Order: sequence, then C-alpha cells, then structure tokens
Amino acid sequence: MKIALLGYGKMGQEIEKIATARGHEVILRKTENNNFDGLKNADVAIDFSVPTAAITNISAAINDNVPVVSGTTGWLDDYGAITELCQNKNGAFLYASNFSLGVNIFFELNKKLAQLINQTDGYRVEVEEIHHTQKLDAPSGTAITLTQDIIANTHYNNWVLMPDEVTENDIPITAKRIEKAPGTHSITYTSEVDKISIEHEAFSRQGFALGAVIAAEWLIGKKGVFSMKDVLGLGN
Ligand SMILES: NC(=O)C1=CN([C@@H]2O[C@H](COP(=O)(O)OP(=O)(O)OC[C@H]3O[C@@H](n4cnc5c(N)ncnc54)[C@H](OP(=O)(O)O)[C@@H]3O)[C@@H](O)[C@H]2O)C=CC1
Ligand SMILES: O=C(O)C1=N[C@H](C(=O)O)C[C@H](O)C1
Repeated sequence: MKIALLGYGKMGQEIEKIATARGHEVILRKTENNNFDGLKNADVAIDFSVPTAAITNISAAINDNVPVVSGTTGWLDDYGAITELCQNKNGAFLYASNFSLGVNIFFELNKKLAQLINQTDGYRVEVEEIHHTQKLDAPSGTAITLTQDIIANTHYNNWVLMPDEVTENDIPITAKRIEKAPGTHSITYTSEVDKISIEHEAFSRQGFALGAVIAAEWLIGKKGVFSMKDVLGLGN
C-alpha cells in the first residue's frame, strides 16, 4: 500500500522501517516544513505528529478521501469534531492512544482489575507514566485511556495530574520524564495491608509502530470510526 506519513519524527521514521519491511511504500513524509502534495495518491495516511498539527493532518486526509490512522496524543478535545467530519465525508478514521499489542492487552487487564477492586473496600488507586524528556503532553494519552477505563468500572469520576490536590473520587496520575524512556505505565491499588500493581514497559518504539502499520492495513476498504479493539478483536 502507498502510505502518507503525517509526522516524520521518532515514530514516523520507525513506522517507515516496519512498513517498508512489510512491502509498503511511503509516498509522503509530512513535517512542519512541507505541504500535503501527494496525499490524494495515498491508500492510507498515518498521523504521528504533534498535538497542534493532528487535527489539520487528520482533516486533510479525510477531506482527500484517504483512510487515516492517528496515534498523536494531546488533541482529544477535538475528537468529536473529527468523528463528525469522518461521518459527514463517509471516511475511515482510527485513533489509538497506544498501538502496541502489549498495551492493548494491558488495557483489558486494567478493566478487569478495576471491576474486581470495585467489589471490595479499602483500596486507593494511583497511575504512573514514565516517558522520554521530549514528550510534549502530560499525562500521556495511554494514562488517560487507563484512567477512563478505571472510571467506567469504579466510583472514581476524575483524574488529576500530580502534584495537584486529590479528593476521594480523583485518580492521581504521576508523569515522570526520563531521557530516552519509550513508555512505561503502571496502576497500583494500595490498602492498609497490601498493594496490587500491574505494569507495562515498552523496550522500544517498535511495538507502537508495528501496531500502527497493522491498523493501517486493516483500515483500507472500511468506512467509519474505529479503535484498536476493532483491529485486534479484544474486549467488548
Ligand atoms: N499511539 C501510540 O501508540 C503512540 C503515540 N505517540 C504519539 O505520537 C506523537 C509523535 O511522537 P514522536 O514521533 O515521538 O514525536 P516527534 O517529536 O519525534 O515527531 C513529531 C513530528 O511531527 C512533525 N510536525 C510538527 N508540526 C507538524 C505539522 N504541522 N504537520 C505535520 N507534522 C508536523 C514534526 O516535524 P519536524 O520534524 O519538522 O519538527 C516531527 O516530524 C506524539 O503525540 C506521541 O505522544 C508516540 C508513540 C506511540
Ligand atoms: O510520546 C510518546 O513517546 C508516547 N506516547 C503515547 C502516549 O502518550 O500514551 C504512547 C506511548 O506511551 C509513547
């Protein structure tokens, strides 16, 4: 397939390596400094850019009738507008805060653990994410997905980025920045007598990039708004 890469930084370049090895061709590498020439000729677009560019990139692909996968985080206030555009144009759009298979399994574990904890008393939850120092957004998109899934299954109703003040129904998220860390997420429930933790640690960006290419392959020929759950057949 012919791929338009919307964003050609750490992730765009990793995706190119994997896509090329799977027999695909990259026909556009969009950065801050060039335009969308050639986008119309792509079979699929993959957006890994910056929060301020994601909406323009995704809209450009939908308006050119090109299916688009996005992994950019930090722009989700506009998710509703993008899904509306996709529906109006009869396009295809897939967003995931994390494309790695391991994290998508971890999402399901997180939901199950939250449901079990919800049947007991006395545990407090906290979420931690660790990323490289170049990351623009905090908390990570993955941490937000994890807290949304905890909220859907427990009495919690909000997340708070530490060190802000936390009340009874808030989930505290701690975001740490360490040079070169590709991405680690953990969820910990602590009671008076014990602690339960689950953690996912990415060793590199390969898992994210492979998942994004698999999602792009899957999206071609489809119409609508999708998630990684549709691609992987995980969960409800
Ligand atoms: N969902 C997932 O699985 C994952 C998501 N991410 C997310 O993906 C995004 C990108 O991450 P990463 O590759 O590490 O970031 P980088 O900073 O390495 O790359 C960002 C790229 O976006 C480009 N860019 C800036 N402005 C525009 C614009 N107006 N149009 C198009 N491209 C633009 C930059 O261009 P230039 O080179 O000119 O500066 C650069 O090539 C982040 O939001 C990150 O959180 C990351 C990993 C996994
Ligand atoms: O910026 C990153 O690097 C990552 N961003 C995503 C996020 O915000 O959750 C996914 C991954 O953890 C790497």
